[in-house]
Amino acid sequence: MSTHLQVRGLTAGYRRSTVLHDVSAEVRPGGWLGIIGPNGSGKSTLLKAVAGVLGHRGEVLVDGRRLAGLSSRERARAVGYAPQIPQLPIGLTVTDYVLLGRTPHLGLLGREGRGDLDVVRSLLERLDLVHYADRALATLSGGERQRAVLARALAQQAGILLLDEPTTGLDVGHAQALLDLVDDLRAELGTTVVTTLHDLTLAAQYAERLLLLDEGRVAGAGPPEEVLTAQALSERYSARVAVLRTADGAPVIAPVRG
Ligand SMILES: Nc1ncnc2c1ncn2[C@@H]1O[C@H](COP(=O)(O)OP(=O)(O)OP(=O)(O)O)[C@@H](O)[C@H]1O
Repeated sequence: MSTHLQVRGLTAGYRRSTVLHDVSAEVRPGGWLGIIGPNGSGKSTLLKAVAGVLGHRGEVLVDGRRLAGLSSRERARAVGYAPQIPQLPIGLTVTDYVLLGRTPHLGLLGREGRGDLDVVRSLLERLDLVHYADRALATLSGGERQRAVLARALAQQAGILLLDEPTTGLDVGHAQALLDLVDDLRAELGTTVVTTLHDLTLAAQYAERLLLLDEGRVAGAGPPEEVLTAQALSERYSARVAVLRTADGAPVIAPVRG
Protein backbone atom coordinates (compact mmCIF):
# COMPACT_ATOMS: atom_id res chain seq x y z
CA MET A 1 0.00 0.00 0.00
CA SER A 2 1.60 3.26 -1.13
CA THR A 3 0.16 6.57 -0.14
CA HIS A 4 0.39 9.94 -1.81
CA LEU A 5 0.66 12.95 0.54
CA GLN A 6 -0.18 16.52 -0.47
CA VAL A 7 -0.01 19.55 1.77
CA ARG A 8 -1.63 22.64 0.33
CA GLY A 9 -1.42 26.18 1.65
CA LEU A 10 -0.94 25.11 5.24
CA THR A 11 -1.01 27.90 7.81
CA ALA A 12 -0.75 26.95 11.49
CA GLY A 13 0.48 28.17 14.83
CA TYR A 14 -0.28 28.57 18.50
CA ARG A 15 -2.51 30.86 20.50
CA ARG A 16 -0.49 34.02 20.12
CA SER A 17 1.37 33.52 16.88
CA THR A 18 1.17 32.08 13.40
CA VAL A 19 4.23 29.90 12.87
CA LEU A 20 3.70 28.37 9.42
CA HIS A 21 2.71 30.53 6.49
CA ASP A 22 1.14 28.99 3.41
CA VAL A 23 3.36 25.90 3.26
CA SER A 24 2.81 23.46 0.40
CA ALA A 25 4.58 20.16 -0.19
CA GLU A 26 4.04 16.84 -1.88
CA VAL A 27 5.49 13.38 -1.29
CA ARG A 28 5.08 10.68 -3.91
CA PRO A 29 3.85 7.25 -2.78
CA GLY A 30 6.84 5.51 -1.22
CA GLY A 31 8.90 8.72 -1.25
CA TRP A 32 10.94 10.22 1.58
CA LEU A 33 10.76 13.97 2.30
CA GLY A 34 13.23 15.45 4.77
CA ILE A 35 12.17 18.67 6.48
CA ILE A 36 15.12 20.80 7.50
CA GLY A 37 15.58 24.32 8.82
CA PRO A 38 17.01 26.20 11.77
CA ASN A 39 15.67 25.97 15.33
CA GLY A 40 12.19 27.40 15.60
CA SER A 41 11.60 27.47 11.82
CA GLY A 42 8.42 25.40 12.17
CA LYS A 43 9.51 21.83 11.36
CA SER A 44 7.73 20.19 14.31
CA THR A 45 4.73 22.46 13.83
CA LEU A 46 4.43 21.25 10.24
CA LEU A 47 4.55 17.60 11.29
CA LYS A 48 1.96 18.20 14.04
CA ALA A 49 -0.39 19.86 11.56
CA VAL A 50 0.05 17.05 9.02
CA ALA A 51 -0.48 14.47 11.78
CA GLY A 52 -3.75 16.18 12.63
CA VAL A 53 -2.84 17.02 16.23
CA LEU A 54 -2.65 20.78 15.60
CA GLY A 55 -5.40 22.88 14.01
CA HIS A 56 -4.54 24.58 10.73
CA ARG A 57 -5.83 26.28 7.64
CA GLY A 58 -5.15 24.68 4.27
CA GLU A 59 -5.43 21.04 3.29
CA VAL A 60 -3.69 17.77 4.01
CA LEU A 61 -4.66 15.21 1.36
CA VAL A 62 -3.96 11.49 1.62
CA ASP A 63 -4.45 9.79 -1.72
CA GLY A 64 -6.56 12.79 -2.68
CA ARG A 65 -8.86 12.53 0.40
CA ARG A 66 -8.88 15.17 3.11
CA LEU A 67 -7.25 13.71 6.20
CA ALA A 68 -9.61 15.71 8.41
CA GLY A 69 -12.57 13.90 6.81
CA LEU A 70 -11.37 10.39 7.77
CA SER A 71 -12.59 8.45 10.82
CA SER A 72 -10.05 8.13 13.63
CA ARG A 73 -9.40 4.48 12.72
CA GLU A 74 -8.90 5.34 9.05
CA ARG A 75 -6.60 8.16 10.06
CA ALA A 76 -4.54 5.90 12.31
CA ARG A 77 -4.08 3.48 9.41
CA ALA A 78 -3.16 6.34 7.10
CA VAL A 79 -0.71 8.28 9.27
CA GLY A 80 1.75 7.17 11.97
CA TYR A 81 3.45 9.91 13.96
CA ALA A 82 6.37 9.86 16.39
CA PRO A 83 6.57 13.30 18.06
CA GLN A 84 9.83 14.85 19.18
CA ILE A 85 8.73 14.89 22.82
CA PRO A 86 6.15 12.13 23.32
CA GLN A 87 3.98 11.71 26.40
CA LEU A 88 4.96 8.26 27.61
CA PRO A 89 2.98 5.87 29.81
CA ILE A 90 6.21 5.18 31.67
CA GLY A 91 4.81 2.29 33.72
CA LEU A 92 4.20 0.16 30.60
CA THR A 93 6.69 -2.44 29.45
CA VAL A 94 8.37 -1.92 26.09
CA THR A 95 6.37 -4.78 24.53
CA ASP A 96 3.00 -3.47 25.76
CA TYR A 97 3.87 0.05 24.65
CA VAL A 98 4.93 -1.01 21.15
CA LEU A 99 1.78 -3.17 20.91
CA LEU A 100 -0.27 0.02 21.29
CA GLY A 101 0.86 0.80 17.75
CA ARG A 102 -1.21 -2.17 16.55
CA THR A 103 -4.48 -0.69 17.90
CA PRO A 104 -5.85 0.45 14.50
CA HIS A 105 -5.42 -3.11 13.18
CA LEU A 106 -7.12 -5.02 16.00
CA GLY A 107 -10.48 -6.71 15.50
CA LEU A 108 -13.74 -6.03 17.32
CA LEU A 109 -12.61 -7.70 20.54
CA GLY A 110 -9.51 -5.54 20.59
CA ARG A 111 -7.23 -8.53 21.16
CA GLU A 112 -3.88 -8.74 19.47
CA GLY A 113 -3.20 -11.86 17.38
CA ARG A 114 -0.11 -13.78 16.38
CA GLY A 115 0.49 -11.40 13.44
CA ASP A 116 0.51 -8.36 15.73
CA LEU A 117 2.96 -10.01 18.11
CA ASP A 118 5.18 -10.98 15.17
CA VAL A 119 5.27 -7.37 13.94
CA VAL A 120 6.26 -6.16 17.42
CA ARG A 121 8.87 -8.88 17.91
CA SER A 122 10.48 -8.12 14.56
CA LEU A 123 10.66 -4.39 15.32
CA LEU A 124 12.18 -5.05 18.75
CA GLU A 125 14.84 -7.15 17.02
CA ARG A 126 15.58 -4.59 14.32
CA LEU A 127 15.81 -1.76 16.86
CA ASP A 128 17.95 -3.73 19.30
CA LEU A 129 15.27 -3.70 22.00
CA VAL A 130 14.78 -7.43 22.62
CA HIS A 131 16.72 -7.29 25.90
CA TYR A 132 14.40 -4.56 27.15
CA ALA A 133 11.11 -6.14 26.02
CA ASP A 134 9.85 -6.71 29.58
CA ARG A 135 11.33 -3.58 31.14
CA ALA A 136 9.18 -0.58 32.07
CA LEU A 137 9.74 2.48 29.87
CA ALA A 138 10.70 4.42 33.01
CA THR A 139 13.83 2.32 33.41
CA LEU A 140 15.25 2.88 29.90
CA SER A 141 18.05 5.21 28.85
CA GLY A 142 17.19 8.16 26.59
CA GLY A 143 18.26 6.38 23.39
CA GLU A 144 16.49 3.12 24.35
CA ARG A 145 13.31 5.05 25.07
CA GLN A 146 13.58 6.88 21.75
CA ARG A 147 13.89 3.54 19.94
CA ALA A 148 10.77 2.28 21.76
CA VAL A 149 8.84 5.38 20.63
CA LEU A 150 9.90 4.74 17.04
CA ALA A 151 9.04 1.03 17.30
CA ARG A 152 5.52 1.96 18.38
CA ALA A 153 5.09 4.32 15.42
CA LEU A 154 6.47 1.70 13.00
CA ALA A 155 4.21 -1.00 14.47
CA GLN A 156 1.25 1.03 13.26
CA GLN A 157 2.25 0.18 9.64
CA ALA A 158 0.49 3.31 8.42
CA GLY A 159 0.79 4.37 4.79
CA ILE A 160 2.52 7.59 5.84
CA LEU A 161 5.12 7.75 8.58
CA LEU A 162 5.90 11.13 10.20
CA LEU A 163 9.04 11.06 12.36
CA ASP A 164 10.08 14.17 14.26
CA GLU A 165 13.84 14.12 14.86
CA PRO A 166 13.96 10.32 15.01
CA THR A 167 17.72 10.15 15.57
CA THR A 168 17.81 12.48 18.58
CA GLY A 169 19.69 10.78 21.39
CA LEU A 170 20.77 7.83 19.24
CA ASP A 171 24.42 6.92 18.76
CA VAL A 172 25.64 6.79 15.16
CA GLY A 173 25.14 3.01 14.82
CA HIS A 174 21.61 3.00 16.20
CA ALA A 175 20.77 6.11 14.13
CA GLN A 176 21.86 4.33 10.95
CA ALA A 177 20.01 1.14 11.93
CA LEU A 178 16.83 3.13 12.45
CA LEU A 179 17.07 5.02 9.17
CA ASP A 180 17.96 1.80 7.31
CA LEU A 181 14.88 0.15 8.82
CA VAL A 182 12.66 3.03 7.69
CA ASP A 183 14.21 2.80 4.23
CA ASP A 184 13.51 -0.96 4.16
CA LEU A 185 9.85 -0.31 5.05
CA ARG A 186 9.70 2.07 2.14
CA ALA A 187 11.03 -0.64 -0.17
CA GLU A 188 8.99 -3.53 1.31
CA LEU A 189 5.65 -1.87 2.10
CA GLY A 190 5.84 1.32 0.01
CA THR A 191 5.61 3.45 3.16
CA THR A 192 5.70 7.20 2.47
CA VAL A 193 8.08 8.89 4.88
CA VAL A 194 8.42 12.44 6.22
CA THR A 195 11.14 13.16 8.77
CA THR A 196 12.57 16.26 10.35
CA LEU A 197 16.32 15.91 10.79
CA HIS A 198 18.96 18.27 12.13
CA ASP A 199 21.78 16.12 10.82
CA LEU A 200 21.90 17.44 7.25
CA THR A 201 24.33 14.78 6.08
CA LEU A 202 21.97 12.01 7.22
CA ALA A 203 19.04 13.91 5.73
CA ALA A 204 20.86 14.06 2.38
CA GLN A 205 21.68 10.36 2.44
CA TYR A 206 18.21 9.05 3.20
CA ALA A 207 15.66 11.60 1.97
CA GLU A 208 14.91 11.80 -1.74
CA ARG A 209 13.85 15.39 -1.46
CA LEU A 210 14.30 18.11 1.15
CA LEU A 211 12.03 20.95 2.21
CA LEU A 212 13.95 23.83 3.80
CA LEU A 213 11.88 25.95 6.18
CA ASP A 214 12.91 29.37 7.42
CA GLU A 215 10.67 31.40 9.72
CA GLY A 216 7.73 29.22 8.79
CA ARG A 217 8.05 29.65 5.06
CA VAL A 218 9.44 27.36 2.38
CA ALA A 219 12.95 28.61 1.60
CA GLY A 220 13.99 25.74 -0.65
CA ALA A 221 12.73 22.42 -1.99
CA GLY A 222 14.22 19.74 -4.19
CA PRO A 223 16.83 16.98 -4.24
CA PRO A 224 19.44 17.27 -1.43
CA GLU A 225 22.26 18.27 -3.78
CA GLU A 226 20.23 21.27 -4.95
CA VAL A 227 18.98 22.40 -1.53
CA LEU A 228 22.15 21.90 0.52
CA THR A 229 24.48 24.54 -0.84
CA ALA A 230 27.04 26.39 1.30
CA GLN A 231 25.30 29.65 0.40
CA ALA A 232 21.84 28.47 1.48
CA LEU A 233 23.23 27.09 4.75
CA SER A 234 25.06 30.33 5.42
CA GLU A 235 21.94 32.42 4.70
CA ARG A 236 19.42 30.27 6.52
CA TYR A 237 21.43 28.87 9.43
CA SER A 238 24.16 31.53 9.71
CA ALA A 239 26.50 28.54 9.52
CA ARG A 240 30.03 28.23 8.16
CA VAL A 241 30.12 24.88 6.37
CA ALA A 242 31.91 23.11 3.59
CA VAL A 243 29.73 20.94 1.36
CA LEU A 244 31.73 17.82 0.49
CA ARG A 245 30.53 14.83 -1.56
CA THR A 246 30.43 11.09 -0.96
CA ALA A 247 31.61 8.79 -3.77
CA ASP A 248 28.05 8.67 -5.12
CA GLY A 249 27.66 12.45 -5.00
CA ALA A 250 25.53 12.86 -1.85
CA PRO A 251 26.35 16.07 0.06
CA VAL A 252 28.32 15.82 3.31
CA ILE A 253 27.96 18.92 5.46
CA ALA A 254 31.13 19.70 7.40
CA PRO A 255 31.10 22.61 9.86
CA VAL A 256 34.21 24.78 9.52
CA ARG A 257 35.68 26.81 12.35
CA GLY A 258 35.93 30.54 11.59
N1 LIG B 1 2.99 24.79 22.13
C1 LIG B 1 3.51 25.96 21.67
N2 LIG B 1 2.99 27.14 22.07
C2 LIG B 1 3.49 28.32 21.61
N3 LIG B 1 4.53 28.40 20.74
C3 LIG B 1 5.08 27.25 20.31
C4 LIG B 1 4.60 25.97 20.75
N4 LIG B 1 5.36 25.02 20.16
C5 LIG B 1 6.27 25.66 19.38
N5 LIG B 1 6.09 27.00 19.48
C6 LIG B 1 6.87 28.03 18.77
O1 LIG B 1 6.69 27.84 17.39
C7 LIG B 1 7.90 28.09 16.69
C8 LIG B 1 8.24 26.87 15.82
O2 LIG B 1 8.49 25.77 16.69
P1 LIG B 1 8.81 24.33 16.12
O3 LIG B 1 8.90 23.40 17.29
O4 LIG B 1 7.85 23.99 15.05
O5 LIG B 1 10.24 24.59 15.46
P2 LIG B 1 11.32 23.54 14.93
O6 LIG B 1 11.75 24.01 13.59
O7 LIG B 1 10.82 22.15 15.04
O8 LIG B 1 12.49 23.81 15.97
P3 LIG B 1 13.67 22.90 16.58
O9 LIG B 1 14.66 22.70 15.47
O10 LIG B 1 14.22 23.76 17.67
O11 LIG B 1 13.08 21.61 17.08
C9 LIG B 1 8.95 28.41 17.73
O12 LIG B 1 9.13 29.80 17.79
C10 LIG B 1 8.35 27.88 19.01
O13 LIG B 1 8.77 28.66 20.13
